[in-house]
Amino acid sequence: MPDVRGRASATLARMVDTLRLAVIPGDGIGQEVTVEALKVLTAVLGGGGRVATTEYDLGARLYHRTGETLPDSVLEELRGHDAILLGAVGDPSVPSGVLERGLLLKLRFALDHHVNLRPSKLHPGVPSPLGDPGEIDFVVVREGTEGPYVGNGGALRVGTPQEIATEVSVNTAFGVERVVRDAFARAAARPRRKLTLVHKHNVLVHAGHLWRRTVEAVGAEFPDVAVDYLHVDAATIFLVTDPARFDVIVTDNLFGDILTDLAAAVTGGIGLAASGNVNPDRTTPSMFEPVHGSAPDIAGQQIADPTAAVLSVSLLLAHLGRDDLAARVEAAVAADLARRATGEVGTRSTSAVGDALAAAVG
Ligand SMILES: NC(=O)C1=CN([C@@H]2O[C@H](COP(=O)(O)OP(=O)(O)OC[C@H]3O[C@@H](n4cnc5c(N)ncnc54)[C@H](O)[C@@H]3O)[C@@H](O)[C@H]2O)C=CC1
Ligand SMILES: CC(C)CC(=O)C(=O)O
Ligand SMILES: [Mg+2]
Repeated sequence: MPDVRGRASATLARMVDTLRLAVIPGDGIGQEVTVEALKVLTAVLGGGGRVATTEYDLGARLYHRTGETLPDSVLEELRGHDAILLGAVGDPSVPSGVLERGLLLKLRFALDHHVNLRPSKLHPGVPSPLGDPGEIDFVVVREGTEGPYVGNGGALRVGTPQEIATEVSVNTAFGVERVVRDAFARAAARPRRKLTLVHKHNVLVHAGHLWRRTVEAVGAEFPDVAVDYLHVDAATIFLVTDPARFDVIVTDNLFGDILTDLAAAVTGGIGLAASGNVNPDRTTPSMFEPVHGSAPDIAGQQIADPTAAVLSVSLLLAHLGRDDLAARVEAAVAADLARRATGEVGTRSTSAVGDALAAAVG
């Protein structure tokens, strides 16, 4: 049994001194938004001396140079950090899936990031395509190490009319229980204390029933948390027609991926959506990244919104026990969004947004 408490308090002690942060800017706008997130992190920590960053050039460039996506030696080095900040991975010059699976998912799986935390909040003044949907403030707890993303599949007779492709979703009692337990604990700590399981157990009867039984069993330990269930197709309806009904959503890897892009869209856009790939046991560094991808359509133009990356820094700080600093980052973002809403600030470059946020937290 790892000394979890010892490791957490050692990390907190180091936070007072120097945070050891691995930075993986990755591809496309990942390169641009990570710079801004680091500016804000450095400012909120009170200067460069408080964070020791090691940058890892992983992604399309390394792949083209060496054919590698995540060398074992790099993975081992990453384990020695307090946290990881990632931009985004994926590039049109690399076959689809190579970097997504070989780098991003490999990191999440190898470092046991089983809680993929994705908060969604509609900040005051931020325009939503829903008009005035009421207060939106929920968190999606997405399972991060199982489901259809494990690579359990294959293809036969590729390229022929008889081709058969499979992608089998893996759901273990161990994996489902630990993420469901984490989601209940989060729901119990929130004012509304409500948990919604999203799945598709009317069709995916094997996995779906495991999730349903697990929620029932773990829920018995959390009598103060109200439990709700939605099939994933219906959940997309309510995310648009009544998003205020959600508090904590727990769901599998694929459904959580899809729902959180939709959640981002209704709360001001993908440029504002942050995430944490968390190992709550703290036996490995957790990894924080915007929900969005590498956005090749806008990469290199300094027009990407770095706010999602900056809010991911806020999640990182909260994970490391610095709720005070996390709140400062969030407050700076909320104020910046309010200034956008009033027209006090207009269209700005990626770096100008980062500069403003860094100045606000410093
Ligand atoms: N976590 C990660 O590293 C992820 C990587 N990807 C990869 O990224 C590549 C592009 O994927 P897409 O499906 O196009 O998703 P995407 O999230 O990169 O882009 C979708 C749309 O959102 C816009 N967008 C994204 N982030 C933005 C920001 N910060 N500010 C303003 N607009 C923003 C893009 O311009 C695009 O129109 C692919 O290779 C994909 O596999 C996709 C999602 C997550
Ligand atoms: C690129 C995928 C591996 C992941 C993704 O889209 C996500 O985690 O949001
Ligand atoms: Mg996604």
